[in-house]
Amino acid sequence: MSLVIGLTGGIASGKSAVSNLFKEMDITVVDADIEARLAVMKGESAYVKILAEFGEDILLDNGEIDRQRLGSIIFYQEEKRQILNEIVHPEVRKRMRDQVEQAIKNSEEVVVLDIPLLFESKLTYMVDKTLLVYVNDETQLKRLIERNNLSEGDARARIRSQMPLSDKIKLADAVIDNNGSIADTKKQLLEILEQFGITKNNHN
Ligand SMILES: CC(C)(COP(=O)(O)OP(=O)(O)OC[C@H]1O[C@@H](n2cnc3c(N)ncnc32)[C@H](O)[C@@H]1O)[C@@H](O)C(=O)NCCC(=O)NCCS
Ligand SMILES: Nc1ncnc2c1ncn2[C@@H]1O[C@H](COP(=O)(O)OP(=O)(O)OP(=O)(O)O)[C@@H](O)[C@H]1O
Repeated sequence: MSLVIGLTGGIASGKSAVSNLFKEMDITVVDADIEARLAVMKGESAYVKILAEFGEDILLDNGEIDRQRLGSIIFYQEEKRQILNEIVHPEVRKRMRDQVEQAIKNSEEVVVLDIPLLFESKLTYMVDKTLLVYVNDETQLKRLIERNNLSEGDARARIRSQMPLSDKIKLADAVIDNNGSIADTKKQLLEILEQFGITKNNHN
């Protein structure tokens, strides 16, 4: 039986950095952000629903969704965020479930689901273990501003759209402190995999 690990954190806390470490070990990672992106491509059912709800103003010239514009609405208005979540999340769950089934069929020892909103959306039933990537408030804000080139206000609005990392710590089976270097993070990840009883021998 495969072990399904739910990898979570906050925006810009370092989930992709940890995902990359899993991928280096040849462990399958299913990324909810990527699935959410695919689910809203032109012509998909979620695309049609988003258009009906938010109007043509949120489209780019090529007919695809203007993600920046949609973000500027939903990260500032909770009720709009709820509406978008209700459209997109069921599609994302379906896509992730299919990929987990495939990994199980392939007898993979471990499969990782990278889900930013694992706790907020109560998706822990989909995984066996939860792993949180934690950073302090200051590091999170700084890395988010730098990575996405955001104003401090926009970065804070995104962070406020999620459960605080200090609350997520209490819910997770294991926590990686990603305030330090990637090497520090890798060391912690290897210890956690051992705790989880994962026997993959390519941890170098
Ligand atoms: C609002 C959208 C268009 C902004 O797109 P953009 O390319 O700027 O950001 P991206 O999708 O890469 O998300 C970046 C991060 O924002 C955070 N985030 C995204 N959506 C949400 C949300 N609904 N609530 C809280 N945080 C969110 C996550 O930490 C995510 O990792 C997009 O995030 C979206 O469609 N969100 C709804 C779907 C969703 O909840 N995705 C998150 C995982 S399922
Ligand atoms: N240990 C680290 N040291 C220095 N920079 C880091 C470290 N971990 C991540 N970063 C940087 O911080 C930023 C956020 O990391 P990453 O993209 O992995 O976060 P994320 O949790 O996947 O974010 P999101 O959910 O918003 O996509 C990136 O620019 C990344 O290069």
